[in-house]
Amino acid sequence: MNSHHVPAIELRGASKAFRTPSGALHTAVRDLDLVVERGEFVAVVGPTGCGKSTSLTLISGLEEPTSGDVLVAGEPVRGIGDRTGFVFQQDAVFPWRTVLSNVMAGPRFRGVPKDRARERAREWLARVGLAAFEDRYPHQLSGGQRKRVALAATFVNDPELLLMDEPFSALDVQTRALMSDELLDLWSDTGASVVFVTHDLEESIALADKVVVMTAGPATVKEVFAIDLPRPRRVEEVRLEPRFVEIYREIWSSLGEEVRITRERGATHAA
Ligand SMILES: Nc1ncnc2c1ncn2[C@@H]1O[C@H](COP(=O)(O)OP(=O)(O)OP(=O)(O)O)[C@@H](O)[C@H]1O
Repeated sequence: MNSHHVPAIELRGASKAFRTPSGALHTAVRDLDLVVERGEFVAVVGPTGCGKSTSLTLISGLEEPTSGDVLVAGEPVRGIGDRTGFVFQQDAVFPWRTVLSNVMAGPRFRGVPKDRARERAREWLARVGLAAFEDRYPHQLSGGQRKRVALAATFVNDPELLLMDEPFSALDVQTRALMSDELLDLWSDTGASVVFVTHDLEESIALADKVVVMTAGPATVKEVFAIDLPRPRRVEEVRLEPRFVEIYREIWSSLGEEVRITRERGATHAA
């Protein structure tokens, strides 16, 4: 088998239906085709509630598709793999553990000896600028610092796949831009394949190699846009470039239509 041509992630006609409390079937994702190449940064945008998180859940192996295939490194995904890292909107940190202990937790869980785990955790804390904070507890940190802990705790495990669901949406605008830059720096050194779900079109263009626009729910891929902005990028700078604005307009004309459809449906349902 030629493993060089196996994408990191591939969804083929993947659909997911949930049983609602009233017993009806609700299709969240339908006939989803998506390829994420190794080392690629893919952002997924779509109207609220369309099925973005569900798509991520399928890739993570937390849920199985109702039909179709979800392949990771060419194999059907089964459960959460050891090489998959997650960053969500909520900080996935243990509140009762110090910063250092939080970042050591993943390597320890994976059987890394304590001294080595501590050393690796310290390296990553230094990289995210939190070396002086290793003895603090999460509640003694700002939102941005907690997010840095979450990033360090994820990257310390050397993930091949990084699944991110609106990781920065709870942060203020400036912190968000800083965190995006930091994420790009960390990612560019690791070669991880990233799927980054966001509501924010600007954020998606600034970060990604490819932006996937989802339809109004049930989600399927509407269009995929290659982002030809050079790297390295600084998000506050790149968004001022004429090419950025051009790409933004192009994608918004696709995404905006789905957002309108979703809004109109909401208005009808509320009526
Ligand atoms: N476990 C579940 N059981 C039943 N319905 C679900 C379940 N998970 C999600 N859904 C429904 O599937 C649809 C898609 O949800 P999902 O969270 O994937 O959307 P989203 O695009 O990520 O939303 P948002 O942009 O608001 O975060 C929604 O209508 C949601 O109510």
